[in-house]
Amino acid sequence: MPYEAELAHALLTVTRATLLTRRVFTSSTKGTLSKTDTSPVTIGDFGAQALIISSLRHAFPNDAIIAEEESSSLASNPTLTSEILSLVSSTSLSPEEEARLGGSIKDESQLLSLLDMGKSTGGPSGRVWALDPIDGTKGFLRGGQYAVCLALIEDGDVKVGVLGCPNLPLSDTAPLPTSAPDPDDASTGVLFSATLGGGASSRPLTHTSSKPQTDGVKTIHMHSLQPDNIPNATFCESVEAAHSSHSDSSAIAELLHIPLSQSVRMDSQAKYGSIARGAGDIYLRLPVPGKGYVEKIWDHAAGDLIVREAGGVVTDARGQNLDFGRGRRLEGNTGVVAAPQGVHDVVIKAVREVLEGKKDVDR
Ligand SMILES: Nc1ncnc2c1ncn2[C@@H]1O[C@H](COP(=O)(O)O)[C@@H](OP(=O)(O)O)[C@H]1O
Ligand SMILES: [Mg+2]
Ligand SMILES: [Mg+2]
Ligand SMILES: [Mg+2]
Repeated sequence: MPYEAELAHALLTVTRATLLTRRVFTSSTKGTLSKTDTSPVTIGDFGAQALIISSLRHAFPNDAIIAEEESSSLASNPTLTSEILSLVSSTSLSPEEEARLGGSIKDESQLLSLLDMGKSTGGPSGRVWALDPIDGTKGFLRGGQYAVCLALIEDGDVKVGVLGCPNLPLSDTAPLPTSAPDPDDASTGVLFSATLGGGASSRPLTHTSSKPQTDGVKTIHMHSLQPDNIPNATFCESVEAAHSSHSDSSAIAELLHIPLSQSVRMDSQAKYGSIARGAGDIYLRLPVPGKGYVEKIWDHAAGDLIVREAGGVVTDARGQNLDFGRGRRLEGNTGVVAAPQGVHDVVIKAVREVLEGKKDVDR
C-alpha cells in the first residue's frame, strides 16, 4: 500500500502525543499562555509539537515540516520549559515503540530547537508534514473537544492524514456528543486516519504495548445522503462564533429545511472525523464578515483527506477544492463546506445564495 510507512509512523507519533495532551487535559494546571495574536497555547500544545517533530526528524529527515507553534511564544519562561520537558519525558509506549519514534527529548535546548523546526513555508512542490499539536485549544481549555492533527502533503496534495480525538466516543455509531466528555470513560478516544486512494479508518486511542494499533480498526463511511433527505441531515460547526458565522449557518439551514435542533457545535477537526464516520452529515465553516481571516493548512489537511476518503466532498464556501500547495495558509480558499457526495452541490448552492445575498452589505 502506498504511504504505508508514513501512515504507521503518523499513527504512532499522534498516539504518543495525544496521550500526552490527555494528561494535561485532566490536570488542573495547563500552563496557558496568550500568543501575540491573543490566542491561547498550553504546555500540552508545546509538548505534543516537540514530540511529533522529534519523531518526524528521526524517521523522515529530508521532509519539511509546517507546525503551528514556535518557541518564542514560550517567552523564555524557564518554569514552563522545564514542565514541558518533564511532560515529554514520561511515556506510555513500549521501549520498541519509543525506538521507532527516535526516543525521548534529552534537554531543554533540544526541546526549544525542535519546537522551531516547523517553520517551512510549504508551497506547490515537495513533501511537507502539516502539524497542529492541539487543534481546538479553546475547547481543550473549556473541557470540550480537541484533536492532535498530522498530515503529509506531497506536491500540494494531502497523501496521509491522522487525527487523534481523545474526547470523542470510541463507537462510530454514537451520536455527536453535546456535553463535556468524561476523560475516565474507557469508551472515549478515537484515532481517524486515511491515505489517498486507501480509504478512511477509525481505531481506538486506548493504547498499551501489548495491544497493537491494528486492533479494532474499522473502515468508515459518510452517510449516503440524497437531496430529498437533506431536512434529516445533522450539521456541525465551530463553537466559536468568531471562527465561523453562526448567523449564516442558521440562514443556510433554514434554506435547506434543516431544523436548527439538528446542529451540533464542537471544537476542532473532531468535526471532520465525526462526519466521516456518519455521526453527522455536513460541516460548515463560514467566513466571519469583515475579518478577512485566511485558514491555516494545519487546521484542515488531515480532516479534508479523511472526509474525502470516507466518501465526502470538501470545498471552500465557493465550491473550490482546498488548495494545500499555496504555503502555510489556504490562500486560495475562503471557508469550508464538507458534505456527502450526493448533496454537496445542493449545500453549496444554499451557501452561495446566503453569502452572495449579503455581499454588498458586509463583505
Ligand atoms: N478568526 C478565525 N476564523 C477561523 N478560524 C480561526 C480564527 N481564529 C483562529 N482560528 C482557528 O480555528 C481553530 C479552531 O477551530 P474550531 O473553532 O473549529 O475549533 C484554531 O486552531 P487552534 O485551536 O489549533 O489554534 C485556529 O487556528
Ligand atoms: Mg492555536
Ligand atoms: Mg488548529
Ligand atoms: Mg493548535
